Amino acid sequence: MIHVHDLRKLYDDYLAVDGVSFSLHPGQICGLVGPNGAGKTTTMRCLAGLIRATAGSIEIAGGRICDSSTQRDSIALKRQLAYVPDDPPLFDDLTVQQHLDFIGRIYGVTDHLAKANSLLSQFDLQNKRDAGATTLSRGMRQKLAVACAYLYDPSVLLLDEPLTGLDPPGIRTLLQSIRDRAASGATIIISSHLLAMIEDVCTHLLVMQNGKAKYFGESADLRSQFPEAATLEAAYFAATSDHSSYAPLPGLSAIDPLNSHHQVTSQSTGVYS
Ligand SMILES: Nc1ncnc2c1ncn2[C@@H]1O[C@H](COP(=O)(O)OP(=O)(O)OP(=O)(O)O)[C@@H](O)[C@H]1O
Repeated sequence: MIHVHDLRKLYDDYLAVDGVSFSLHPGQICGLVGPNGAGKTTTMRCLAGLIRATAGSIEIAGGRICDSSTQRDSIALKRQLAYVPDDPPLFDDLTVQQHLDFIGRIYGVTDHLAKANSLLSQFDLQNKRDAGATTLSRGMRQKLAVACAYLYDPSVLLLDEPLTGLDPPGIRTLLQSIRDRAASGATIIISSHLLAMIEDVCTHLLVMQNGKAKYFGESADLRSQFPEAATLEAAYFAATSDHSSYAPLPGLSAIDPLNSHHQVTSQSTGVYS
């Protein structure tokens, strides 16, 4: 569902993402973690097609998210993914209900009103139905953005710091909804600094540092590499410590999905402008 091979992103002469590769399949939930400036948002934005990768390939739902040969992004492909940034850009002039109506219409969601009602109820936004976006709290904005993303049932969800600003019931609802979406076949990447919060929900982890993938694999395997680490947070500190005895294999990690699950062919490796 998501295959990323040797992704690189240069901002001028600064290499923000440096040769990141990983693959995820339907039903998998990947926690994207790493220190500030590690390259998490840049990676997400490349996957979402919002910024052009400098090199490497990104395949989502069987198609390339960007194709350097045509310089065109596939609209059909983008219908299959949703990216929710950490500070969701809502429309100032629209109410909560109007956001959902708008998304429902442009994505051609059948029965979008009923779905919108259900999402408003799920995220406890019913009493804000007629509120303008500018009057919403930080957490409400986050919930509305997630509801808009869920409305068209994308098969790939990219959630950048989605827990920021949510209250404890909101966090619980969101994490359960992520589990439910994955159980229905979605592939989900969730970036977060709240390791204890995402620990139970993630099947996989991508640990980034200085633009590189320090680890990619099943969550349980990261813990098993650091048996002395009682929590995911402790394993994270061990994996990102300069003194860590953990040495990532060339190009990737001990659990290399490109070798164990899906071989990316040289044909699928493109270089973007
Ligand atoms: N538009 C840009 N132009 C130049 N440099 C950028 C730009 N966007 C990000 N960077 C740099 O790229 C690096 C990675 O940034 P990115 O936002 O991807 O990190 P992050 O892992 O998401 O960090 P955080 O956890 O703080 O959100 C940082 O050094 C940042 O300063």
